[in-house]
Parts: sequence; C-alpha cells; structure tokens
Amino acid sequence: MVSDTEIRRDVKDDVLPRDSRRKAASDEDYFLLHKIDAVFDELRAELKDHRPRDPLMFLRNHLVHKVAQAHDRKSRRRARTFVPADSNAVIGSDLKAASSHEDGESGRLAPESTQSSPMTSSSDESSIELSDNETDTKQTSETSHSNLRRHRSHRVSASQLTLSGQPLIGLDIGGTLCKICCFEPNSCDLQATNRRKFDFLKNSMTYGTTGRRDSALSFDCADGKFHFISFETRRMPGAIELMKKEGLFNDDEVVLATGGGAHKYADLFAKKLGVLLGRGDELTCLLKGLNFLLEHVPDECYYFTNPKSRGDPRTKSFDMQGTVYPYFLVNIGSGVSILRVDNSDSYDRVSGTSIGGGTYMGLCRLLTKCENFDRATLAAATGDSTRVDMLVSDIYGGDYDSFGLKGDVVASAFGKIVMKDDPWEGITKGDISRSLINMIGINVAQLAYLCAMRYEVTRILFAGNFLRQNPLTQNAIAFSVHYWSHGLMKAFFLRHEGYFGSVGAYFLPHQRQDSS
Ligand SMILES: Nc1ncnc2c1ncn2[C@@H]1O[C@H](COP(=O)(O)OP(=O)(O)OP(=O)(O)O)[C@@H](O)[C@H]1O
Ligand SMILES: CC(C)(CO)[C@@H](O)C(=O)NCCC(=O)O
Repeated sequence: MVSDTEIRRDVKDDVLPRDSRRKAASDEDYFLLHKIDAVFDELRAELKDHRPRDPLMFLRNHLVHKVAQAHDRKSRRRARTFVPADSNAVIGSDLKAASSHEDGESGRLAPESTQSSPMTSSSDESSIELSDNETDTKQTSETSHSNLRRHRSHRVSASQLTLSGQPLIGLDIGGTLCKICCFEPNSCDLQATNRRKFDFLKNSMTYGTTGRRDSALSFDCADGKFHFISFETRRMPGAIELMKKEGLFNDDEVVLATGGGAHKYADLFAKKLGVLLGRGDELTCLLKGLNFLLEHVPDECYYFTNPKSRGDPRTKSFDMQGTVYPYFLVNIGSGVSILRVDNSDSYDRVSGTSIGGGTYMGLCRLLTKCENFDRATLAAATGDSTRVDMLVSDIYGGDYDSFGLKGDVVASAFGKIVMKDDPWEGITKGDISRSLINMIGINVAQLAYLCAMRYEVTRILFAGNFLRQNPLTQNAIAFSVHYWSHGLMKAFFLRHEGYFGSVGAYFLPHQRQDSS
C-alpha cells in the first residue's frame, strides 16, 4: 500500500509546474498547495472507502476532475458567443474570400466577432455541477423524442435562418451517409424551386432506396421548423438524377455542403445538376451545428443515470447550455474523430481511429449478411455476445482475482470462436452483431477515456450515426467510460446524433468557409 507521504508528494509533483515548485513563494502557489492539501484529505477518505486497485491512477483521475471543475468555474464567467446570423450574409463567389480567417495549421478558428447577436446566450449561466444542469425527463433511451418540439424560439428569428427571405439546405456528405438539414419558415413566399424542394421533402417519409426523413428529430424554431433527412452516400449518382428530375434546384444555385463528399462530388453536382457546392470544413460545421442545437433544443443532451449497469436504459437530460468547457466531442461516423472543444469557437482534433461505424457495418455485412444498419442493430438486440466473446471466466474458470478482473469481463472479443471446432455452431447473426457493437463501442470509449485523461477533460460527448437510435451502443459506451474512469468521467449523448454537420453547413453563409 502506498503511504500518505508518498501520495502527497506524487500529487504535488503531478500538479505543480517545476518552476513554481522551485519558487513556491507566490500567493498563488501557496493557494494551490493549500487546495491540494484539502484535496488530499478528501482523497484519503475516498481511498479508505473504495480501496481502488490502482491508488495512484485513482488519485490522478480525481485531480483531473478537480482541475476541470476549477477550469469550468473560471470559464463560466466568460460570455458565450455564437456566430452572428446575418441575413445579408455572403454566398457563392464570396465564400472563398471569407475563408482566409481560418487558421488552417492548428485547426483552431480565429475568434468570431464579439458583437452580440440574438444567438448569443444571455446571462443565464447554468452551473457546472451536473445536478444543477440536469432535468429529469423520466425518459428512457427508447422513449419518443416528442419533447424536442419544445423550443427556444426567442433566441433566433426566422429572418435570421433564411437568406434574403429564402430558406437554405445544408448537406453533410460523409463516407457512408449523406445528411440533409433544411429549415422551413411558416410564412414565406418561397421561390418556385424552394417550394418544390419542400413539397418533395415533406410529401414522403422515404426517398429512393435508402433515403428517409427523421421526422422524430424535426423541431420548431423561431417561426418555422427544421427537418432532417439522410440517405446512403453510395446512392449519390441516383440521388442527383432524382433531384434533377424533380427540378429541385436552379441552374448555378449554391448548395451548402460539408464532409468529404462536398469535395468528392463537387464535379458531379456541377455537371449533372448545375449546382455549385459552397463548402465548409466538416469538423468546424460539426461543432457549429452542435452549438446551435444545444442552444435551441432543450433536451438535446442526455446521459445514462446508471452507467454501472450495462442493461439499464434510463437516461436524464443535461443542459449543456451553461459553459461546460472544455469537453471532448467524439464523432463516431464511418471513422472516428476525437475533438477537444475549448469554447464555442475553438477546438483541436486530438485523435481519431479507423475502427468506427464503417467497421461495424462492413464486418456485419461480411459476417451476418445483414444488409443494412437497422437490421444489424435489431438483430443485436436479441443477440448474446458471450457466445462469441472469450470471457475471463473462459480462461480462468472464474475471476482473475489478483487484478480484480471479474469472470464476466470480456478477455478477448470474438475469442470464443477460436475455442470451437465449428466456428458457426450455435451462434446467431445477433450474437455477432452484438459483439461487434460492444467491441467497437468499448474500444472507442476506451480511446476517448485515454485522450480525456491526457487532455484533462472529464466530459465526453458522443455523436455520429453509429449511435443512431442505438441504445445498446450508447449503453456500452456509458458503461465503458464509467468503468475506466472509476466513475469520474461521464459519457453524454445527443438526440440529433449524426446531423450536426448538416446543421453547421446550413449556417455556412453566416460563417467563414474554406472554398466555394
Ligand atoms: N441507415 C444507415 N445506413 C448505413 N449506416 C448507418 C445507418 N444508420 C446508422 N449507420 C451507422 O452510421 C455510420 C455512419 O455515420 P455518419 O453518418 O455519422 O458518418 P459519415 O459522415 O458517413 O462518415 P465520415 O464522417 O467518417 O465520413 C455507419 O458506418 C453506420 O455504422
Ligand atoms: C476521415 C474522417 C475525418 C472523415 O469524416 C473520419 O472518417 C475519421 O476521422 N476517420 C479516422 C481517421 C483516423 O484514423 O484518424
């Protein structure tokens, strides 16, 4: 067991920069040391209660949490700004000129204008403490999203969501899915092509082979409504043909787009549809869209109330409106991007992994023959991953006590298959799909946890369509973050899962862009 003196020395060594340790004379240093002593007493009590396997890691986690709280308290005082929505904003050829503001090297953004705007959140700071922000909606992750219809219309007006009175659409063309966001004003003389767009979108719930409208995610905003649609990116040539046939765009119309496909398909849009893509960086759009939805949809963000239990689906809303920076945003699309977000305009892509939603779908298609995501996740709901995963108990015959590994911990994902003469015997496609969900979800969560430790962040938001209506994955991620951080970090989830980039694209005329 580590002694009190050792722990005290370790804590100070970890937290105090070398220079300040040498001088250790200023009031600030004294204050810091004093606080550390208080934390130390608290930790000693915690150590006594919990007797963690790894006391030093436990201490470090606790300190990271404390530092993040202190940081939050400080940043709460700063006013939050959102990009000014200017109804006369530039579009088309002016997009390029506007791009020069971006600091391409760091991935950070130049500061926005600090001019106050209707989208600037007012003085309603909410507390950094979870209990002050949370709203018990008595929802489970399976329950309906009807409360999305509650709105904060006072923050933005319909004229600020349109350009010269006309609504726009925002596209996020990803490696697997193309997401569309559009705003429909309640009263507006729509131009003919815009009228056709909205008639086309609203008259159906499905489009072509894979397109669908996520009507449960629509929400009222100002004097209108946001709608969300997605289809498989591989259908893009067919989708462009359909848009042409329906006459949804004028010649030379500029469509706002982000994601890799905004680059890849630019020529096809131009040649087949006569449409110019006004492009924005995908991660910047992701963050802009997230900011907007957090500000305008009260129950956008939620967490699992009992992450210790893998099977407990109960969730609670969390009001992210208050300043809770810094946080991590982990976007699980085809691949995974991990961002550290320092404020509404400043972020860094600190890591990523190629093992993401695309890996899940690809392996599912190969191993289960499930052709689409919904079938694969539905099958997973009835699957039993322990029929394919090798557990600690499969190796030890019980727990591995020395290091606290319980028998039901997965020792090797898919490892049980190796133990069988006939790998396919007694397993269902649901078992495979469930194991893949766990394997990928838990792996991403573990990477996010490690990065969060490295960058001293305790709140991790998960987005992207891998989580789409997928409580199994969310549950696995929430459990994993809780497990690895010994309960000191929290996983948050978002109702509009994979649509943030398209919302950010919608607002491109009000922001800077990287090209036209
Ligand atoms: N209807 C669907 N069809 C295909 N995949 C789906 C579907 N719904 C959810 N998914 C999951 O969502 C993932 C794609 O997520 P998302 O749309 O956020 O990423 P993307 O933008 O296509 O990818 P990237 O950002 O890496 O370019 C898929 O890999 C799959 O795991
Ligand atoms: C390439 C992107 C950013 C495209 O959205 C995404 O698929 C991703 O973050 N992939 C992981 C790449 C990496 O290994 O960092």
